[in-house]
Amino acid sequence: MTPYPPNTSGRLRIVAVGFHGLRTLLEDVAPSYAGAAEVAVLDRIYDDAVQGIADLRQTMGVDAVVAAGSNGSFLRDHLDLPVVLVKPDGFDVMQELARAASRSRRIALVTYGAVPPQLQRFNERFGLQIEIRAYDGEAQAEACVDELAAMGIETVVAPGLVVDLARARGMEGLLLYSQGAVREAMAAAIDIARVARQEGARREKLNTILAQLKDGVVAVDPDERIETVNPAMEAFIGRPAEQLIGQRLSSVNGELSLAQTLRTGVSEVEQVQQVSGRTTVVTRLPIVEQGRQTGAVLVCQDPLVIQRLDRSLRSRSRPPSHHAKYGLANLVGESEALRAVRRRAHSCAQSTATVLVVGESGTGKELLAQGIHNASARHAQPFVAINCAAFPESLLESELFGYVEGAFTGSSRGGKVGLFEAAHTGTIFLDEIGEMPLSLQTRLLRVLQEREVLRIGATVPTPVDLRVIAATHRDLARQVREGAFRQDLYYRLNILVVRLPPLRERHGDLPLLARHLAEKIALRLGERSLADESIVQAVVQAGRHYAWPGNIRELENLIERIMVFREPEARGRPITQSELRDIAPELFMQPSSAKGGNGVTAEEAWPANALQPDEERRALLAALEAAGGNREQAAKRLGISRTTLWRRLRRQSLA
Ligand SMILES: Nc1ncnc2c1ncn2[C@@H]1O[C@H](COP(=O)(O)OP(=O)(O)OP(=O)(O)O)[C@@H](O)[C@H]1O
Repeated sequence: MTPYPPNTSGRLRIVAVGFHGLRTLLEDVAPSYAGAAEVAVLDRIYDDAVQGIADLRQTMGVDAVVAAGSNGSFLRDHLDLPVVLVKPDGFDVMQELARAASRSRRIALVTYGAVPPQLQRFNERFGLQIEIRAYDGEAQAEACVDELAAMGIETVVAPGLVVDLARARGMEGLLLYSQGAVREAMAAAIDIARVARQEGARREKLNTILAQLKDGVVAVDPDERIETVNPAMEAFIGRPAEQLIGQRLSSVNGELSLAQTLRTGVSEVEQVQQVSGRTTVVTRLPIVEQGRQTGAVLVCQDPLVIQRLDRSLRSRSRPPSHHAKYGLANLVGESEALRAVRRRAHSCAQSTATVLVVGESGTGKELLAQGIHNASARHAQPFVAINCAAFPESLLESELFGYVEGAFTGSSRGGKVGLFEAAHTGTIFLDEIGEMPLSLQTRLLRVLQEREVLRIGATVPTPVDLRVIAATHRDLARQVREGAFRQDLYYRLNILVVRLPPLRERHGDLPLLARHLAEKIALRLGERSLADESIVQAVVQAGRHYAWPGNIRELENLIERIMVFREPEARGRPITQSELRDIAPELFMQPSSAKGGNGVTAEEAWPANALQPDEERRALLAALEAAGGNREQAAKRLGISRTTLWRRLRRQSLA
């Protein structure tokens, strides 16, 4: 059906449709309504009438239609306008029958639709010799008139169509409708038009308001067919209103469906939801008029505006450093194992599912996580990393979840934004997830399932939109079996798994890595000449038979140690074997038992596991002292990561 502009201004306009007898009647009556409405009389039938009304709608606008009989029913079915039918009342019928009886003896009464039973009874009760017939279409009307003619009927009282047919066959035709019936229909049409106008004006006002909103709004009828849609929602759906009005919302976009709201009548306010791959806040409300549910409305807050607001609110308390420095291209290595890792990482970047990175310490798990984040659609959003092994339980909880003001003694004023919230719209990297205490695993599971965070001390959760990348050097499945890791959390994390091979499984990458790291360290130390190719060659040569328990971090530390510890006068000359042996004796030791596996990392097994507890304690204290209490330096001295240092300090009750 062609959409027409709503008729909201000027006088009310009524089209009265009728031909011959009815037309004359309509024309007689129309002028008396001139004060209330402009009435156009249209002498057309069926499709012709529909077309005529369509033309009038384009030129002058039409509020309501008056018609009668089969033509009226046809128009009701084919127009999206109110159509008021002229209905003969009992008095009309009697009056016309009396008129007919005064002219001839053989009379017939033909009605549109079924014969009213009371008419039939009236005819029988008073012994009137009136033939009563009904028709509901043009063909039937012709057949009926033919039959009456054959029966010798002289006068036919009927609607306009039959009156014309009767007259064409030489019978007398009297129109069934009286002026009274036409007036009644006209008055009803004017009333309906007035209400429709008010309704239209209200709707127009509402649409003007809706058009100003940045939020998308769509309202549906009880059948979930779209009745109203504002420009923001048109843009969100990506289709103009003309294509949407009348469509079922669920079939336009299933994610916006209001079917459940219509079914249950329950409101859902400000739900964070993915719609067409975008995170948005959606409110669904039933529309209730005078206690009756007449539809439902969906408000979809402009995700960009929300995000901007949200980000500016959250970023006030967010340290500015949450970003990922490295891309997947920084993951150096051309071994087949590493290429496969890069391929997998690219696939992970395309998805928003949780990623689990498994690998020994120092194999580049964080580097990979940063790479996935930077290759994903979230690359412009924060990347927040936290090492779950590096904090005692209570501290880890407040770091991750944040707290509200006054949540506990000593909590800061204004509360604290946790890292989950700080990572909102971006990625959170949970390193050493296997070390997370069970109580926090439960809370993390809730975050993953509900996508909302409950700050410590808070009662209302905060919705978050996060991509989680977790990493571990542990065998999580084994931890699950041992009861140290929640099984349900394990399944939630174990969706996209990327395993980083240890360096000893890809010795072929040593030259590329050593060269890359030498350049990186030299740059950091501010002396490019330190990136001596002879150091690279020597390390590669000696490192081929070495197990590299600390993996790439160990390689990096070792190269830095060589660069820093070489005697100044030796620099500029190729490094000798004895120099290397002095500075990096481990490269020349017999292959140790440190092959990793058994769920214990190579790094953990070496070298401290070879030490007695008191020896380990002494070594830790000595390293800390030599490093002036600087844990990073101390870890480097020991050739272990800061996390491992932390773990061991805790084991020795030194932290
Ligand atoms: N393939 C690689 N190419 C270049 N540098 C790498 C690569 N893998 C790791 N590195 C470097 O090695 C160091 C350790 O990497 P990273 O911190 O990502 O390891 P990790 O597995 O997360 O360690 P941990 O489990 O101890 O936290 C970093 O300086 C990183 O830049």
